[in-house]
Amino acid sequence: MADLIVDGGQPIAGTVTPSGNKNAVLPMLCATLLTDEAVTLENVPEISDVDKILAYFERMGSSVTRADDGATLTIQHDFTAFRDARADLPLGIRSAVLLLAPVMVRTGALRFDTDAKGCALGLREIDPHLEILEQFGSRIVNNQPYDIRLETEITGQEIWADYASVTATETFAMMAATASGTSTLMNAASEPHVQALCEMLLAMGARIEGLGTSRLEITGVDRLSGTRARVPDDHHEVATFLAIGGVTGGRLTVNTDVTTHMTLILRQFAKLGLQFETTAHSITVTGWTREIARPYTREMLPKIEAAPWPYFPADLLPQAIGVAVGCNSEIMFWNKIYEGALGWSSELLKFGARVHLSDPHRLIVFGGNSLRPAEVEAPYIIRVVLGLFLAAIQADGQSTIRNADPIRRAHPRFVEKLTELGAQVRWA
Ligand SMILES: CC(=O)N[C@H]1[C@@H](OP(=O)(O)OP(=O)(O)OC[C@H]2O[C@@H](n3ccc(=O)[nH]c3=O)[C@H](O)[C@@H]2O)O[C@H](CO)[C@@H](O)[C@@H]1O
Ligand SMILES: C=C(OP(=O)(O)O)C(=O)O
Repeated sequence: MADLIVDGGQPIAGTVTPSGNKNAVLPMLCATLLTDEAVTLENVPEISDVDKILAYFERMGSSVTRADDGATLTIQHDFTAFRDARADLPLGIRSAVLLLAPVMVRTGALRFDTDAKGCALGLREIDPHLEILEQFGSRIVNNQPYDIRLETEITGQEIWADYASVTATETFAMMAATASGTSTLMNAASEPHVQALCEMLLAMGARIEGLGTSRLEITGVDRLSGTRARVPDDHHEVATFLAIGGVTGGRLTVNTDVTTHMTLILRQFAKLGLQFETTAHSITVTGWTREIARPYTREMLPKIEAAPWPYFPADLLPQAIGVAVGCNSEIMFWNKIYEGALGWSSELLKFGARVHLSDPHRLIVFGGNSLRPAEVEAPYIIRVVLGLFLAAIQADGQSTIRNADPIRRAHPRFVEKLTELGAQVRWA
């Protein structure tokens, strides 16, 4: 595990281009298994989660070529190996669950005994995923390790999920794309990454209606073709760079193709006093008042709530908290998704911040404290490293964030990019 050494108190300014969205590229990579033809993906981030999926493909005899720009990959699978071999799915990444559907579609059988848990945010269920496989005709023959067999032809299903799960919706889309007949999913997730997968499937010839809504209707086609698709920029990274610029007093511009996804996100950061200017292809943070916007309902605590899209994303809550510790008054953060995503907040006390964890889902940040540098311990949660970084970069002097490696799972060249923008930050 590596630590981040951060010298805070310097403005971070300039122009930056974000990386491709990890949570989009992973299902898009897995969906390449649904076609015999080559698929080319652009704007692929160089992150460890992608490396793990590609290593799995290579173990299965697939061809993976990377263009000179490093960000364009062409993938073509040789399904003989998938039928004969039983290579283990990649370990330690949530997106291992995204291989279940395409491997099942391809081979009719799969065995998995893997840690598909990802970030330590609470329980990372596999039930919704296995239920979808079951509804499409699979039977769980054994569960230590899971041995799952397809017992019938894959036919259209009507499913109403318990909740809008990102990866379970992606599993549904990959099962339904070539099923015979029409499938519907109620309570579908609609995050930008779910939309990106559906757009890629459409480009491969799938028939999908309701993209971006909570009801997906997919009519199966006989075969999907190859395609060329662009991984959208990471809206989490866009917001993170803007927040870093804002809290350090730097005028920072992010050039991006996802401005249309940023409306609510910017509105929530604006509640924390950050000021923005937006064009069709860029967002600039122009200032930070440190003032929390007061609700018209005077007896109410100001709040930012995270929930499934189109709410403010749970994966941006730590960054918003990292901004709020430098604000002048109090605000509540409410994570409606995860029950274990706020325990790290006690680390903020080491910076001199005052926070109160009301229950596993709700945190109150009391502003008005001047922050001091600190040595803090990051949990295994990608975006919490960024939240701690946002506190560290505000404090004059040197802070250390221990075990900061999880950011390598989603944010390539993070330290290099910040250094180019004037930050004093390094790995140790
Ligand atoms: C690889 C990938 O894409 N990972 C993302 C994906 O994970 P993932 O697909 O695992 O997340 P889910 O959408 O399934 O939600 C995570 C957990 O939250 C709970 N839950 C969620 C929604 C809800 O309405 N009720 C509820 O209880 C469940 O316990 C669930 O297991 O979506 C999460 C939620 O946006 C993000 O944090 C992850 O970065
Ligand atoms: C929680 C995250 O990822 P994962 O679901 O892959 O652990 C994340 O991307 O912030």
